Amino acid sequence: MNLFTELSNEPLNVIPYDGTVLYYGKVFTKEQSNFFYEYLFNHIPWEYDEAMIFGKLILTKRKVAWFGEKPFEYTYSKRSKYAKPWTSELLKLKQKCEDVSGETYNSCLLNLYHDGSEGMAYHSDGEKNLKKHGAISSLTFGAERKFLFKHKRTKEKIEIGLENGSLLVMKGTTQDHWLHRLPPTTKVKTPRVNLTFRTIEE
Ligand SMILES: O=C(O)CCC(=O)C(=O)O
Ligand SMILES: [Fe+2]
Repeated sequence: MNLFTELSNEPLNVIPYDGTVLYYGKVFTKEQSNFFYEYLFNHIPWEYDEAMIFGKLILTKRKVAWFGEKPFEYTYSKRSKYAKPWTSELLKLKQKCEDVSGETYNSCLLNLYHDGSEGMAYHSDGEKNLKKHGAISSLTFGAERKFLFKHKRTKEKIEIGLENGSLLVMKGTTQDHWLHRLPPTTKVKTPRVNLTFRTIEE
């Protein structure tokens, strides 16, 4: 990254074809990032997520929470959860994502990874009630982690680092062609909070 892009916060398209992934880098100051990290870590009602593995219901190590402007249903492993109403802090974060990305969002999935042993396997965000080709804004607070994209056909991989207070936007046909993953790592010993602002269609 050259000095100009660093100072102007110009988004860089992370993937070379078949979609758009814009990494804006840090969009919050260190003080703001610390404030939101503390708030999210301590005040979000985190719950273990459930996953069905070979017909067995297990709890993930990672914790999750689900918020939205309406009690949207979130189904995972055939269990339903309903979005909790926005808090004022989450609304501020949503506003920031909307201002920077020029898109709107009506819900947010939050993930808490306690340390590098927790991650997320390759997937694309294609839930049925998610707006098709809608933008997803992803914020990171806390530990910096690596993030990987893998093209479904060519298998090309792209790796980036998600910094504390940074914003990543996935949009267009990205989810049709690319998987993404948060790889586990022994190097990270501290928590990371991730928020993905999304648009649910009823
Ligand atoms: O933690 C992350 O950065 C990614 C989370 C993610 O991909 C998801 O919640 O769908
Ligand atoms: Fe995802």
